[in-house]
Amino acid sequence: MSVTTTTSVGRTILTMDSAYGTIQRSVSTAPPREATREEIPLIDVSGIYSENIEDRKAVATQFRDAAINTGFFYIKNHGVDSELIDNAYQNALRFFHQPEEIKKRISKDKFKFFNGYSARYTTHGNKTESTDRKEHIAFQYQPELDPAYDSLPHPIPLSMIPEEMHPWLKGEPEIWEGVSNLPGFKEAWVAYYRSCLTLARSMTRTFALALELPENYFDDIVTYPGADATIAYYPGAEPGEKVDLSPQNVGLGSHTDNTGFTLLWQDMVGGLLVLNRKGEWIKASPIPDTFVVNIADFFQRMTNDRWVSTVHKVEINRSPEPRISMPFFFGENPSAFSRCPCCPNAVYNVVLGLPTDMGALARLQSQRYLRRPAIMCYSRRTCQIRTNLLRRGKTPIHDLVPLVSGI
Ligand SMILES: O=C(O)CCC(=O)C(=O)O
Ligand SMILES: [Fe+2]
Repeated sequence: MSVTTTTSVGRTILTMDSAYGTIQRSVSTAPPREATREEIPLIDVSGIYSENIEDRKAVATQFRDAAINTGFFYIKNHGVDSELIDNAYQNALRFFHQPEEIKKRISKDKFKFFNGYSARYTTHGNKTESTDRKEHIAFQYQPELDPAYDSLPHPIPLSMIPEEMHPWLKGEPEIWEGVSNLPGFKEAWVAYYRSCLTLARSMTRTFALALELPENYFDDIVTYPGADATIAYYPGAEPGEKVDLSPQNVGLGSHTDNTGFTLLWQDMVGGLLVLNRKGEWIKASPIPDTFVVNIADFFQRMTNDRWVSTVHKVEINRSPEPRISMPFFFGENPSAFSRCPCCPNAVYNVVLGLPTDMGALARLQSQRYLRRPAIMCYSRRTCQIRTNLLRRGKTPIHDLVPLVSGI
């Protein structure tokens, strides 16, 4: 006798804060499944280093397609040395495996600006889910670590840095004193960070090509970029621990990233989930020697929603092994006015009296004042790209995403 089991897959509403204010998504309650390579493609980016513009454009086309489809992709042959990554990873484990009181020498409470260590369950990525079962160290951009300024004296005299950047220099070098008990930690992390910065700047040129803009379109607004990075540690299940596997119990709550794009290195443990256009959770499972790249809120805004800043989260770590990930968040100079490449004359937020620069947006978000869109291009409705897409019979992305409310 055969028994047929019918499972009913329902939908639920997921709410979160983003650079667009509070947004919601209609989400399937089906368990996460593996992503297909169409949903999260694997892009060979060696062409971005080619002398031949056609090779660079070929990568750009793949970036554009991925940015429009799911907003997530893997990159391989990215040029970041694998030994250097492994060294950063090993040093990350060394740090997190120390006693709590040692880690707290660089507690975030000791710093003014989002630098330092956050203990597990002290962050809350999404208020409708559990606190995050994660620890992390955050580092803000410091020009001294930027390979572009290697030829300047270090520390770099303020007079050599453009004045509009001064309020946005949020690196706090005291963090290194707090990890001096781990010889080699700083060197390992800085080497990794510098490589990510170089890669991200190159990719910004590819993203410009992807928008059919001159390759150097963003160059002068990524000189002192929003280039902040974290090392995250998701503890493994303790022996005998009964891990609560309900979807509300998370490693990191559902969110969108708020800069331009994110480069994420992850170890082989897995746990990153991505909400696809149909509102299904799909797994961005680890692929050796790759980074995961995702489009973030500012790129979505800057492209007038043509590219999608995709909701993602990290499920609870059910393996006995801890998971390490190293996300690197990249955006334009915080002092830079956002440009809408598709309506070059658009001035963001002027009509609404809302902030026009990335830094002000970040401040608003950190103060949690953000309950309405913080970035808005006044000519969004008539945006060239939307118009072109419609003319070509393609629906703009946001008309496809199951967006319940928000923008
Ligand atoms: O750890 C991960 O895989 C994702 C981290 C992330 O999404 C974030 O820090 O914004
Ligand atoms: Fe994220």
